[in-house]
Amino acid sequence: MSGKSLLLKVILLGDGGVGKSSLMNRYVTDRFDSQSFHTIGVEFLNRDLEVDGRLVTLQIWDTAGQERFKSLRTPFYRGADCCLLTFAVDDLQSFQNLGCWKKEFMYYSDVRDPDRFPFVVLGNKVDKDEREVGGDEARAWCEENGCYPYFETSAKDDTNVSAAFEAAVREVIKSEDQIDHALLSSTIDLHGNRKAPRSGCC
Ligand SMILES: Nc1nc2c(ncn2[C@@H]2O[C@H](COP(=O)(O)OP(=O)(O)OP(=O)(O)O)[C@@H](O)[C@H]2O)c(=O)[nH]1
Ligand SMILES: [Mg+2]
Repeated sequence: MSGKSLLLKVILLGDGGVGKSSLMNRYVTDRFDSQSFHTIGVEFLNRDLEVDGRLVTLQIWDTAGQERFKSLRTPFYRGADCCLLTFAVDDLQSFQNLGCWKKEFMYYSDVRDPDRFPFVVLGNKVDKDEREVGGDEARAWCEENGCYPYFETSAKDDTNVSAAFEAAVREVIKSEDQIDHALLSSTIDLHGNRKAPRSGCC
């Protein structure tokens, strides 16, 4: 195991009320509050973890999903290593808005390589009986939009919460390895041929 800890910034985005703060609090403090307040602006919490033998400090940024707080959250998108696009499975509108959240993130984060940026999609509140979004529908969206990993979570029941944050770490490590590989393969060889980096997500 490497002794040096990697600091990663992950950002939770999604409509107001889908459970972003609840997911962060479940993961970091192992608590759930059924009466939580809407977030205003952004808040962050850190958690140390080990993924595949690497020590990581995950800095989780929880943003306000309500439209009126847009100007308070967008300045914090820069520097994110991974974005967790979150909806609630009992709220179709929150699923339909995922594309807008991705667009907003891309616009304000100014990421270097948009095609390779790691997103993870979370369908939260799977403990609820009344669903408006099916797993297949959500997986199809992920497939079409960039082969993003998809997790069905419940902050209330602690279903898949750790798995989703760990997947975020793995996605970052994977994308950084791809960038390193692309940089190496784009070096000029002895015959003067420049190899183009590979593109495509899968
Ligand atoms: N049943 C159930 N309720 C949940 C779950 N996660 C969150 N909630 C509830 O949903 C409501 C909204 O949760 P929040 O975590 O505050 O939502 P948010 O996405 O942070 O909302 P904003 O801060 O406004 O963007 C609260 O009443 C939570 O208790 C879950 O997994 N299952
Ligand atoms: Mg919140």
